[in-house]
Amino acid sequence: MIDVDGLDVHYGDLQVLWDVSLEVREDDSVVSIVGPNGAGKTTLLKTLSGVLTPSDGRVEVLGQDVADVPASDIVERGFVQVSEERNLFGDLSVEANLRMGSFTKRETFAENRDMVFEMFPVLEDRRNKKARTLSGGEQQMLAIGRGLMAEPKVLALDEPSNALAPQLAEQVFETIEDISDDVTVVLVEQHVDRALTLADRGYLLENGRIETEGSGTELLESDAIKEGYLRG
Ligand SMILES: Nc1ncnc2c1ncn2[C@@H]1O[C@H](COP(=O)(O)OP(=O)(O)OP(=O)(O)O)[C@@H](O)[C@H]1O
Repeated sequence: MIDVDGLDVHYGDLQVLWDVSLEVREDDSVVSIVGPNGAGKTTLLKTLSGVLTPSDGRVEVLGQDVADVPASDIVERGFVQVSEERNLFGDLSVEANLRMGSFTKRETFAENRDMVFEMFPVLEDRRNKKARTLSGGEQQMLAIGRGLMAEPKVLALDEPSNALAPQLAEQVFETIEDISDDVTVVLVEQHVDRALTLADRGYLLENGRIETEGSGTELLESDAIKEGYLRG
């Protein structure tokens, strides 16, 4: 579903990604990309969505070389990204935000909205409330729900647990596990243990380079993860 080979990305003269290669396969439920602040995780996701152009290497998403098409085509093909900032329309209602997510799938809006409400009952209770009045956890659910409205084949989530209290973060991880029965999730996270427990496969990105990769279990047991990221 995703094939990245030898990727270099610069911001001007600053090189941020170095020779990054990774893959997401059809039968993957969750692929996690973990690493510290500033490692280049968000940059990698933005390059997958076609928002950033690599200086070298190849990025193929759902059979399309992202260099050859506008970023909107990548969404239409089924790769949807939920950014760390969530980018909700704060003055629009919950339901209107979901409608904004369905612009490529207008004809199935009602059934997708009902599916999102079933997954997140709290959003149905608040369907007419402005998005900015929701709690942090509810806003994250709305951002994920809005992503699902586009009927993605791959849903990329950039630090979905960011700024959430532990209990809400756990709720988000449980949601990701549920979603991943139907949609392949690419999960960027700093909660390394939780992200790797969920993952079929994972990548550790440090200083713009893939340092280690393997199954979620292999990574959890690797020295690089144990020594650098797990307490106790
Ligand atoms: N628009 C930009 N212009 C210049 N440098 C940038 C830009 N965006 C990010 N960077 C730099 O690129 C590097 C990687 O940033 P990136 O946001 O991809 O890391 P990250 O792993 O997602 O970090 P975090 O976990 O803090 O979100 C950092 O050194 C950052 O300062």
